[in-house]
Amino acid sequence: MSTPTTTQYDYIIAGGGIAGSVLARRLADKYPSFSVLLVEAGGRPEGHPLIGPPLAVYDAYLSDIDWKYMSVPQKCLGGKPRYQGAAKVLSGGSAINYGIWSRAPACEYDHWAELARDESWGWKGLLPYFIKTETYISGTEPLNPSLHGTSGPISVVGIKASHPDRQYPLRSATSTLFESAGYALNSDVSSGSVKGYCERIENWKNGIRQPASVAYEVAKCTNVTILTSTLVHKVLFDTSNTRAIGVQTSAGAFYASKETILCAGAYRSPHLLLLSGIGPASTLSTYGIPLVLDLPDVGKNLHDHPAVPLYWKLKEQGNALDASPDAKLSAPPFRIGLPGDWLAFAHDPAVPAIAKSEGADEVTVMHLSHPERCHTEVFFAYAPAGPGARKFNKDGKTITTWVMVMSPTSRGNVTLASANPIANPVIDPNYYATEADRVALRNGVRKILTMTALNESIFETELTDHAGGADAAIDARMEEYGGGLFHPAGTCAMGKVVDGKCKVVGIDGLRVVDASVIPSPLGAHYQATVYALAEKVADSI
Ligand SMILES: Cc1cc2nc3c(=O)[nH]c(=O)nc-3n(C[C@H](O)[C@H](O)[C@H](O)COP(=O)(O)OP(=O)(O)OC[C@H]3O[C@@H](n4cnc5c(N)ncnc54)[C@H](O)[C@@H]3O)c2cc1C
Repeated sequence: MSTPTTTQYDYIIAGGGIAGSVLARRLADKYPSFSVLLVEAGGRPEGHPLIGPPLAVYDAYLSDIDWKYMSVPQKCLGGKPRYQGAAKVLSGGSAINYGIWSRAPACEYDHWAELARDESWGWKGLLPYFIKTETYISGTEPLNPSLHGTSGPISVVGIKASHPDRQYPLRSATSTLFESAGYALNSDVSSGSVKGYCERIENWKNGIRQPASVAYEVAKCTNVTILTSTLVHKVLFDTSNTRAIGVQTSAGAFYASKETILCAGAYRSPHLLLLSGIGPASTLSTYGIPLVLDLPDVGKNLHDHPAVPLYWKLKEQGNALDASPDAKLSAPPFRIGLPGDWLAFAHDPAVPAIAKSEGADEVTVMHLSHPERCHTEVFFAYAPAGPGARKFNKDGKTITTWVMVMSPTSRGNVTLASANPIANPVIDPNYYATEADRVALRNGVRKILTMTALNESIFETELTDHAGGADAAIDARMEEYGGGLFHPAGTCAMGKVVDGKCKVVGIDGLRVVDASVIPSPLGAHYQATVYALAEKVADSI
């Protein structure tokens, strides 16, 4: 932590996650004579034992670098709450995530642009920022410079190009399974068309994590002061309550002459707005928070990708991760990323039809029907992963298959538990609440069941108690193991809470820049999009 020598800055950034780190670096470079204060609730990532080697990710859950959130009881998951992973450390999600690097279909960014009423958020507008973020290592394949970057701060690489000896024993068998299930090989899933199966792209650099603040070298910027282990309590306003002038934090008040920018993530940016008096008037009055601006959509529209793991016992030893140090997958080439080869995306025509029958509006149905829209992602992890990881051993014979709904129509919300800024927000993802989500997930699981049945020489048995592909059995698996895969977004939606420049509607000098502004679900894991989003906003400030 740097020790602040003043309480006055040009820009204050609340939250030093992915978006906060990118903005701090870009603003510092763009305006060398301006000062930036970056305030982060967690500590520094450098030297932390869980931030570095990929396989340490499994131990980051509920550790000292996690906010340890639990959702409210989920009414469509047997009334049980769900763990909501979220990083509490400088660099945010980039310090604890799985390193999957993916972009959504172009049509989904174009839908975002429509909701934002700003065409620059479409695929064409975002692509230069995807490119700016990355240094793409293509190995022996030719690199397409119209899609990939060669000089960005984040190094990204596919499994095959990551190491010549990283040949997972199931690589070709799982590729055959995807083909037999009707997925065609997609040679570049970053192209704006994700349908089919493709090699997983990761952002481990030579097998080491790249936390955003480290990759963007924020600490080297002489005009950035980084204040860690400091909780932002609320935004401060001028006497007219129309302009943000800084933040109140656990270390005192700090003032921004130009802008205050919230980058606290999809759970905590709406929480900060509410604590500051911006949100639904009725909620604020319940907690006795003086109203600054009645903005009913703050905290609404929480979307996340519901997902379910299925656990499998394999016939052959050595095809999956084994805890023993001399096991096959313990060799160095297999320690440079997480065990797996492919991601597979599919369009499911049943989903828009069901969404329509449930009353989804015409525009939503039209976008769900877009032929490039993918409703499910399916992948294999050659290890026990997710909620069952502690139940099923890393014995070299246990793997996980995942199905994730990429176009959920269920929406949840984030709200206050108390006016005390130390209290965690109340999180209700409302998983699995629509039939459209249930149909997408069930159809995805049935595909997995067909694929595993197709290859009896690999799979011995499913380990979960709920066998078979009937709706009830799939729902029972979802109730026991399902939840989200840590992609919350939408709670300060662009077009409703912020405008196309991420400025909070109706307040001067205040922006929100993080996953919370993504207005509708994207068929991607979100980190690449959040990097591009922050790069794009930094360009416009
Ligand atoms: C376990 C896990 C695995 C994931 N795996 C992947 C993956 O493989 N691929 C992928 O693309 N995405 C993945 N994600 C999602 C991805 O990391 C997030 O979408 C991304 O980090 C969101 O960026 P952000 O800037 O919006 O928020 P974050 O990166 O979460 O940053 C928010 C920051 O604000 C800080 N903060 C919050 N409130 C306050 C406050 N009041 N005062 C001060 N600081 C505050 C937090 O501590 C945090 O550092 C994963 C996420 C998790 C949790």
